[in-house]
Amino acid sequence: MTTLVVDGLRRRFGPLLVADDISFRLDAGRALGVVGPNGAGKSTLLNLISGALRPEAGTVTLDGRDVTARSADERCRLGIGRTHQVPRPFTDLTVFENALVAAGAGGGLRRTAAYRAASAALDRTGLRKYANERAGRLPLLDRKRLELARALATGPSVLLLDEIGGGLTEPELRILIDTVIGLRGAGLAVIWIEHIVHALVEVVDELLCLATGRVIAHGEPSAVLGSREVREVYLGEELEEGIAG
Ligand SMILES: Nc1ncnc2c1ncn2[C@@H]1O[C@H](COP(=O)(O)OP(=O)(O)OP(=O)(O)O)[C@@H](O)[C@H]1O
Repeated sequence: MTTLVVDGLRRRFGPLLVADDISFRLDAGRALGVVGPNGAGKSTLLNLISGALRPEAGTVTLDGRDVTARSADERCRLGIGRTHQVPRPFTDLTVFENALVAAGAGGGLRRTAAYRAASAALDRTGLRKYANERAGRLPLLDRKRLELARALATGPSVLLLDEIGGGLTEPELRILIDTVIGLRGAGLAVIWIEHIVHALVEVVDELLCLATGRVIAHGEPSAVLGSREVREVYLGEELEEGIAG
C-alpha cells in the first residue's frame, strides 16, 4: 500500500517561513484537501513534495523510501505526479501527444507502456474524443483535464493537484469532482489544493489548513472547517461558501 509520509518539512524564502514543521501521512486510496488563505504556503508544500523545491529540514518518504534528496524528475518516476496551477500543455502537439510526452519524459515509460499509459489517462479524464486535437485549441475545462491527464500518464501512486477547479462552471466542476473521486477509488493517494471548499469536501477524507506555512488544523473536514482558528484565518467569505455548498 502506497504511503506518503511528510515529516517536519521546513522552508523559507529569505526571511519568510513558508513551510513551518509540516508533518502528515497519506495512504493509498485516501484524499487530503489543503486549504488556507493566499500565500499560506500551499503550493510551496506541493513543490516540496514533488521535488520542485528542496526543504531546509524534514523528509519526504514514499513507500518507506526517503526521496528528499531526489530530483523532481526522479520523484515523478517513483510515483509522485502533479498538476500545475497554470496548465502548461505543449500547445502545438495533440492531446494524445501531450499525454505521451508525459508518460515518456515524466514517467520514464517506453513505447507500448507509454502508449498504454497515455491512452488510459485520456480515458480516465474523458479526453479520448479530443485525442487528435491540438492542445492549444482546447477550452478551459479540457485544458484542466489535459493537465490532469498528463499527470496521470506518468503513472503516479501519489497525485498532487494544484487548484484545478478554479475558473470552472458548477457543472464542469461536478465532472472534475467525479473524476477525482474515481481516481481516489482506483487507489491513488490524492492531495488537492483548492479554494473551492465545497468541491474539496465532496472528495477528501481529511483536510489540512495552512496559515503562514504552519498547519493550524488537520483532520476530519467538518471538524477542520468548524475550528475557530481556521475560521479566523479565512475571515469568512470562502469558508462560508464552502460550508453552505
Ligand atoms: N520562489 C519564491 N521566492 C520568494 N518567495 C516566494 C516564492 N514562491 C512563493 N513565495 C512566497 O511564499 C509564500 C507562500 O507562497 P505559496 O505560493 O506557497 O502560497 P499559496 O498558499 O499557494 O498561495 P495561493 O493560494 O495564492 O496560491 C508567499 O508569500 C509567496 O509570495
